[in-house]
Amino acid sequence: MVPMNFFRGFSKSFEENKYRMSAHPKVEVWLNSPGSFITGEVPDESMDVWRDEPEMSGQTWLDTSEETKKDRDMTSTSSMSSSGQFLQLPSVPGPINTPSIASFRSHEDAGEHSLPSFSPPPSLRVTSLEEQFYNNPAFSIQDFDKDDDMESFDRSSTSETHTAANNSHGSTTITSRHLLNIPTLVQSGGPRHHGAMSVASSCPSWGDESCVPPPRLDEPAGDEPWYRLDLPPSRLSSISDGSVWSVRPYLSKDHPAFGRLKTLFERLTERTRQAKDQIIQPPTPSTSAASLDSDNQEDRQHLSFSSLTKPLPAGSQQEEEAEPRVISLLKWQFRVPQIIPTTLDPLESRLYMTWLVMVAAAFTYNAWTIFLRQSFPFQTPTNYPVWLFFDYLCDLIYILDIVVFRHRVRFIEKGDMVYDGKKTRQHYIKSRDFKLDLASLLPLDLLYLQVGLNFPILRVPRLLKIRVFWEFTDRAESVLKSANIFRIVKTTGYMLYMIHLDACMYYKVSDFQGLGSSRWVYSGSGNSYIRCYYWATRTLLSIGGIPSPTNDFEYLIMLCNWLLGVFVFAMIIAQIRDAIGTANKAKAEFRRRMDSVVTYMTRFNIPKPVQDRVRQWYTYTWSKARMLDEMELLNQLPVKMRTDLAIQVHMGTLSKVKLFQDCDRQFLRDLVLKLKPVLYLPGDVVCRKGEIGREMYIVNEGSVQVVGGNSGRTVLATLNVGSYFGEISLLAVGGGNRRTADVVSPGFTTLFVLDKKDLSESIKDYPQVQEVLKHKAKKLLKKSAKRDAVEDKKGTKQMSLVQDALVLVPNDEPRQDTPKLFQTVVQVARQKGLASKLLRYPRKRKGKVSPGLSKDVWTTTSSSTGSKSGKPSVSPADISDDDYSTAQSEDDFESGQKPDKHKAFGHPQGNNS
Ligand SMILES: Nc1ncnc2c1ncn2[C@@H]1O[C@@H]2COP(=O)(O)O[C@H]2[C@H]1O
Repeated sequence: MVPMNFFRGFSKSFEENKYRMSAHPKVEVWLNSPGSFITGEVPDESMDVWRDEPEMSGQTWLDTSEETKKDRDMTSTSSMSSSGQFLQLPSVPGPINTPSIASFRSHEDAGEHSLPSFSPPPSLRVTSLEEQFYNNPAFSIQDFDKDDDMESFDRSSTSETHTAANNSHGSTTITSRHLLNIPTLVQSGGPRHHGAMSVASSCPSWGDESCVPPPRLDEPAGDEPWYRLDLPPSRLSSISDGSVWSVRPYLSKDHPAFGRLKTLFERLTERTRQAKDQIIQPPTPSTSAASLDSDNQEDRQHLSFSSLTKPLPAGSQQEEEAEPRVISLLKWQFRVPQIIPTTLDPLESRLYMTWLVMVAAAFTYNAWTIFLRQSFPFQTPTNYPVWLFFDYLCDLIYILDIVVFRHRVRFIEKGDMVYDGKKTRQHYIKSRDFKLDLASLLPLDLLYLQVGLNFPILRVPRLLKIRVFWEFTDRAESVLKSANIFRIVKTTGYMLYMIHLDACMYYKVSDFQGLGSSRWVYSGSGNSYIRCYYWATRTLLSIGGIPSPTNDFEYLIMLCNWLLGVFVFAMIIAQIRDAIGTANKAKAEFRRRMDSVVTYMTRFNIPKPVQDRVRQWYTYTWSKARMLDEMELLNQLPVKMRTDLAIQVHMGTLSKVKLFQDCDRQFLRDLVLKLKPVLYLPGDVVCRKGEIGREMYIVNEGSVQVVGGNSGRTVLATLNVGSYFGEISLLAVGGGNRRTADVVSPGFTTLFVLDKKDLSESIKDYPQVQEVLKHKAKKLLKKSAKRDAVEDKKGTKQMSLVQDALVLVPNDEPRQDTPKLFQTVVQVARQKGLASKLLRYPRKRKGKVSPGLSKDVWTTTSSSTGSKSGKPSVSPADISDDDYSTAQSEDDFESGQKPDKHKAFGHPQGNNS
């Protein structure tokens, strides 16, 4: 018998124009995850109800009204406990988008139907809904007819045999054929005319994953107590066939498990995303360290599978984070607020770096004041408290360094960074650093009680912390932008400190001998520190002009001073020179290269315009990047690092390339190292119509113009950053591999050049990129064919004289003798005199003919040789790939040099101009 509340729920839905149920025994599908699917069958009578429904759309509305829900919950629980008839099916390992979990209820109207709607194998029964819900994320099947519990039980136990014996008569089978490992419930009832049908047979695309969209459970809007379930169309077909007659979520939004499920779902999604990212891009030590910098162990736990599966009491996450963590060190227990992560990355953590600054400051204070106060009479009873305050403040920093920070520093063990707080603690305690740190805190100053406060030298063990000071300077050098300046400051600091020590020593010796007792010692006049510092500077820097020693002791002191000065200061000054030299190294290198190119051009009489352009290239490249050869720099790094750097630098452009927008990161990583940045100067021709296409280009900076039309000078398109071109000939879309248009750079433009081999390597695994490329290429081709047709029709297509004059083709024909008249003219021109001047004048003025042009190799296509269409008279097919080239501008024409294709950064082999 079907519980009353069950009917109430559905009759309400009927009133609200939702799908309603008839009260027949049938299977009700309960969803226990977003997007479960539905199978089942109904007898004929209930089918009528479905058939009467005008719209059987792909969206099935689920009744979750409060009333119904309450009723259902009550019913569920009571029926569970009383009947205990559940079929628990195997757990579904959960791919996130897997339509996974469903709970089936079968109802039976004893009056009208006595067919056993479902017979669960006894082995799969569990005792309560709660149990099945918490124990098994899969789905369960429940006989809901509690009045017939025993009967159903009996039926179900016998139905297995029945199934085997006569499958066509109301038996239930469970198949596990589905691609998603979800056992499919197929309940075959009576003959088809009784309304029974198999879902598997009614769903043509069953098992076809590609046609199964990820299901989704939308939250109800406003007060609407319904959930919308988007079902895969393949499954919906089964609904429209009437094989399933009821769908309702097994969790309402108020159910505590709903929130939990949602959280679990979100975490799984996030975890999968992160796992995918990691697979695609294994973290470099630096990046992983960076990402984990602020993380602690708890953060990582969030990603662990166990944390995803264990139940989460409300607000537990916040509690975990806010909870103070107890650490123990040397049997002391400290409750440190969670602001300090369990472990710190020595290379990346800002907190650690800040702390290093503090420890370095404490060390510097000790290093300067201990000897100062011990030598000079600067510590007096009136300022004792001040000195002692700073002393113990520094001691406190030292203590905190040991107790809070040092033992958290991550270290590398067998190549892996250790993140485990316990391990880092053990590692620190066993290390020499720990012993030195303890020694630096040796409380010798307790002896003050015995000897008085005038012995700050008792604090000398504090200088054992120098190791941390050095760590600070190293880190600062690698982190700071102006590392050179820091290096110079550091070296100067060392020098000043040496002089400081010498000054302290000089005052002490003078005091020991008696101030002003000889010419050599400090006289006692003026500021003692300044006077002594002055003396120490002159001595150590070997400036001289200091009074001669008067006794052996003073001679000994002077000897040591000079030796110290020679060695130590020689080293320090060398360091300063290096630091300053390094700061200028790049600039010096730029000058050296530019000078050598200029020397080369002068030696080979390169025309001035070409020289100017080369200079322009050097200057512009240097001013842009402060380097000439980006590739040279990157090539020093391992591939992984190189890729990371290149991605950082070029990702901005690549992300603008629509072509690559749907591609995954790995594709871009593969691609980025293959892109060669090439600078084009104003007026440079990137590619010329008719050339063989060997590269494709992406505009990285600036813009290019696609030029064509009647005159060959009409700007057909301007391509800006992120645009690409040159794909038509590269992919041979039109059947040929020749450029279809001229592309020129109107200003300074940086293009990424991708050569044919690299492009095909990159896109071979990305059919969508190939498709887009081909599609766009075809579109452009069509456009240009249309344009050509219009122009041909008008008969206006004429070859541009300018273009004609510029296009050069190799002259394979046997060389003809120079005409005699021309030879005579040339001879006259070579001679000095008025005639030669007159002959030279126009040429010089126009600067059109280069004396270096070898007419053996190049010849221009005259207007008479040009075709009507404006193409070179020699068809592209006639021109072999290797010997064909074009002079890209008048300058090339003048220079007569075969222009190089590209002028990459650092490889200014040639210029398209
Ligand atoms: N009308 C146009 N608009 C934009 N780009 C074009 C147009 N015509 C040609 N191109 C591009 O210019 C390139 C010239 O070389 P390709 O023929 O290899 O490929 C061509 C296209 O990528």
